[in-house]
Amino acid sequence: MEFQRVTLSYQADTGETLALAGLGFSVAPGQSVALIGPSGCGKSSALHLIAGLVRPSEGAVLVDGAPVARPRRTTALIPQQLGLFPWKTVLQNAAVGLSVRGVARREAAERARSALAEVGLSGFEQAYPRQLSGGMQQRLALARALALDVDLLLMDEPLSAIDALLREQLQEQLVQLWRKTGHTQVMVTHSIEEAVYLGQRIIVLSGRPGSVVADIANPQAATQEWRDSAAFAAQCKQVRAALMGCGEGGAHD
Ligand SMILES: Nc1ncnc2c1ncn2[C@@H]1O[C@H](COP(=O)(O)OP(=O)(O)OP(=O)(O)O)[C@@H](O)[C@H]1O
Repeated sequence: MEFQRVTLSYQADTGETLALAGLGFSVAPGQSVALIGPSGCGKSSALHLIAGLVRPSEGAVLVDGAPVARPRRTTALIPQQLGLFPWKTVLQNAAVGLSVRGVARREAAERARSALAEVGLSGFEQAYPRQLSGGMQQRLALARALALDVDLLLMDEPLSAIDALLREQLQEQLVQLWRKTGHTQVMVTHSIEEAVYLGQRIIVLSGRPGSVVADIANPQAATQEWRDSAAFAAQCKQVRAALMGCGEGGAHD
């Protein structure tokens, strides 16, 4: 996955907004990358570009060496608001992406059931999203993505609405799933700790228009020992310093 000097500007009645300017970085197959930066710097826009939901104004976004012209079958995006349908059951929600991709109903239901089991939601198939806790809803959104058997998983602040302890458990679960499936993942987060725990690389964007201000190698990511080590705290400090440098005074964690 690669951004080549990507500029993105949105045209609206109120005028033009330059969201990204000259964004450039690449992600190797199977890598887990965290994207962090000040609010409004274009992080979600970057995910939407990779997902093929918007096109760059200038430059190119490549996946598997080819420009992304439309949504790929094997890319999944978990959006900030999760995108669950309140009128559909948990099972139907988990199968939505498969139905859209034309998978037969019975196979879709089977794959959705197995993805729900992966995230610990077996037994809730016939419930509705409103009957689930925030953390369970996040896991449902993850199951929907996993059911697609993707090679590229994009997550836009997937654990933002979750309390600290559960958040750590879900981070753990994300790590296990990532290790098991071997997909490439790009995750937007506002949490420095989350970025340092999950991202083998942490890409820090400048304030709007977003461009890369730091690309921090974090090879020990995604292990429990890492979270508890002194080096982890030092790495958080480095990311915080990079964020402060780009005007993110209200850094989290
Ligand atoms: N569809 C759109 N039309 C017009 N402007 C948009 C659109 N989507 C995003 N923007 C603008 O582009 C800029 C970047 O938005 P984006 O949501 O990508 O930032 P972000 O870094 O994800 O923000 P946050 O961290 O607050 O979620 C913002 O100024 C936003 O108002």
